[in-house]
Amino acid sequence: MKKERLAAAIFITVVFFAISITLVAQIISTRTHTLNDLNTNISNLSHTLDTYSEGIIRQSEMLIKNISDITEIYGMGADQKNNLKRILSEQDQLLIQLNNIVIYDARGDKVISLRDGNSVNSNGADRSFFIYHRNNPSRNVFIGPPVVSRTNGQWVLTVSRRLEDKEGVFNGVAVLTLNIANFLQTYGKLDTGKEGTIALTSGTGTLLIRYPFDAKFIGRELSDSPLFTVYLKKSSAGIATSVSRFDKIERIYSFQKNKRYGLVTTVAVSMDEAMASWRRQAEILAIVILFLMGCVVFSSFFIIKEVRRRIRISKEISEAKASLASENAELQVIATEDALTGLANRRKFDEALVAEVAKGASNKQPIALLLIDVDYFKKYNDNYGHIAGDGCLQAVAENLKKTISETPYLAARYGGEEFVVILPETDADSAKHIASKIGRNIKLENIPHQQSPLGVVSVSIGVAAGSAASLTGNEAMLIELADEALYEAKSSGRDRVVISQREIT
Ligand SMILES: Nc1nc2c(ncn2[C@@H]2O[C@H](COP(=O)(O)OP(=O)(O)OP(=O)(O)O)[C@@H](O)[C@H]2O)c(=O)[nH]1
Repeated sequence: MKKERLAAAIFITVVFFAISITLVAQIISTRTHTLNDLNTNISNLSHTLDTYSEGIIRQSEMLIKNISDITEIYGMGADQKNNLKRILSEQDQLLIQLNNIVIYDARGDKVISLRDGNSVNSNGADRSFFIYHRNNPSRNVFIGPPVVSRTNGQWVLTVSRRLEDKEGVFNGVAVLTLNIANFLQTYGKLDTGKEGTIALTSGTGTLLIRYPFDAKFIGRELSDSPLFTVYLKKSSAGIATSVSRFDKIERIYSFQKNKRYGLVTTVAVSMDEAMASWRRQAEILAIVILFLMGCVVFSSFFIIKEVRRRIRISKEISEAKASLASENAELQVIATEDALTGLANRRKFDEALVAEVAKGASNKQPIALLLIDVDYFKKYNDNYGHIAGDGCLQAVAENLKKTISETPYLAARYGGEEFVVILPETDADSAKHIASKIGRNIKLENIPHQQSPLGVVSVSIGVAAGSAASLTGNEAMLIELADEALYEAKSSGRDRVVISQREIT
């Protein structure tokens, strides 16, 4: 039973182990797949947005270069204002993100603009792009930090260029402003989840645009973030994770640095949100697997219980069988044994006589029979009592058993104080010899018998013998002849052996 329990425990452990490994492998594999898909998606998005931003800035660059070239060629005097205004108006429809185009003179005074608005302050000398160009001789366009437009109060990005006179002296700034709202509208159409963000940062780390929009984040310096201090130093594009300094949410983000303008586009999704479906899947998988494991344990418990029950029943059945077999054997003995003497009983004798006669007949052998009767037994009973009489019969039977113990002869109690012995393959002479030995041995037992002339218990024996073949089907004849011989032994004085002289035919 211990072995079965151990085997069941090993089986359950192996199943548990195999299922657990499969579960963990499956969960890790689906997590890797989810992350890979996510990485691909956000990388594609940041790449697309980078191309989108580059396109707008490139168009803006071309526009502002054209306008600044025209301004430098024709000047910005009063006679040119109308021409310049007309040229600016023609550019209006070229770029949907376009907010305004303004030309400032060397003092920062607005000379002309595409849209005038309601602004009182028409001087832009304090603007960062103006200061940059005044102090910097480069003729490249400058993408400045976001500012609030003085024309319409909108958040805008500035793309500007330095103006010079023929001697190369600073002569003002041509600036083009782009609506941040327009970028936000495009960003908003992309699905980055409830906590996702999209941002555009200058090459030096100034936050230009962030979706979802919050004015307090615009213009913030991110040059000290890991994106600028670590990742962008290694590669211009990639995937990273970080906890946002703005809202403390952990996000996975892809970044893409524009090769032409250095602008950095990032697309970030919340880790929690991105992995939610994987987590739900993993939880369901874990619950299903745990349920199945529970079923295995539960069913194993019942299987073990059932196996134990069956083993117990089969043990009980074999015990019952063994006990029945031993009872049967006892019954067999009881059915064939004489209770007082332990010799074969009359029934057994009858069966054995028929069987031995048949055997002797087939072997063409003789067979003999002894009929033994205790002498003066009534007197013994009368003198010593019935119980002592029983004891005397037991003693005679024991003596008889001992005498024929080494032989194939069968002794039985024929009834009362009479015994019978079957002697297979024995002729009359040999039978007489055995009978004499039996009589002698019983006398030598010296069982006191005051009422017998000998003073001890003796027996008379009648012997009959003949061809077994002649007795087949007439076995009783052998008994009859032995009985006659016994009668003669009794009547001729007892304590003797008499052989029947009648021929068996
Ligand atoms: N104690 C005891 N006595 C038995 C048993 N069976 C028979 N007897 C007695 O055996 C006696 C047989 O007596 P009888 O047939 O007259 O013969 P006997 O006294 O032996 O005389 P002979 O055979 O002529 O020598 C009877 O008294 C029976 O009651 C038994 O199992 N136990």
